Amino acid sequence: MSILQATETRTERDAVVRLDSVSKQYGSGSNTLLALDRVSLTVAKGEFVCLLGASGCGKSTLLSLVAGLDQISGGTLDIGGRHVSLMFQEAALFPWLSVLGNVELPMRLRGIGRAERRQRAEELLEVVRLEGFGHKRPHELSGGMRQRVALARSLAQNADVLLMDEPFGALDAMTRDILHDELERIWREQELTVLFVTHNVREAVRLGDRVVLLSSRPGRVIEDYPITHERPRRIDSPEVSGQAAEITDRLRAEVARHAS
Ligand SMILES: Nc1ncnc2c1ncn2[C@@H]1O[C@H](COP(=O)(O)OP(=O)(O)OP(=O)(O)O)[C@@H](O)[C@H]1O
Repeated sequence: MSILQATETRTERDAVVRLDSVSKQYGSGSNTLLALDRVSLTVAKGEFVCLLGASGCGKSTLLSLVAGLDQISGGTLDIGGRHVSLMFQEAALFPWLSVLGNVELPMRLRGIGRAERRQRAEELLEVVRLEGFGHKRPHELSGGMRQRVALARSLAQNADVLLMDEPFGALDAMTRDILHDELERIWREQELTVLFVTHNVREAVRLGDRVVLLSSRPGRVIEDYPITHERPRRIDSPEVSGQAAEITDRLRAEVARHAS
């Protein structure tokens, strides 16, 4: 059995997210827009999968379908009743709540008692290295710190799958680099399953077990790259740069094909 076949078999067996020929169409009649075209994708338990593609190819659409925020138009999507949490480029914290209040919110909504949720929120602030900041308000924090709070709030949902839509896209390179290290550590320690959308090819190769490349609209899976370089990876290492260059060439060819 080849390595690729072995990987596919494992992915199928441990799948927590399975899309089979999923299409998504917006609008109707002459206003119809096909955003996703028969996308098949499986994410195994504990896997970190990055989604890459040209602007408008349907990456966010795919996440919102997996999150159950929108309906598929065709195919099948199966997450086996698992819980997902979604994190965006903007931390979207409630400004009138403290950091602790923001992290506690998902637990409050689930009816978890005050003492238990406070204890858990404090633990999560340690996980994202924000201990001591619990009583600050979001506006008192840097952008990177706000994303750490958003990550703690996502973890507070006890979700089986973390969906991340360009979570570090608005941060400077140094802060992003540090958050890559933190996310990788948390992913390992908490045995998370992550589906991560980005425009940044190096970021995808830095973080992913696999990088899935979507075509220009309508989005279809055109490549699924296994990333096997040893972790932790550095975003500026020759291995990451080399594979990112290969994927960038493929992406460029796809964008050019679409434009011509
Ligand atoms: N609610 C909606 N109604 C109509 N069209 C939509 C809707 N949401 C997205 N689209 C369209 O679907 C296509 C895919 O959009 P989507 O935001 O998923 O792409 P994306 O790959 O995430 O883009 P970007 O990389 O620029 O964030 C786009 O052409 C977009 O205009």
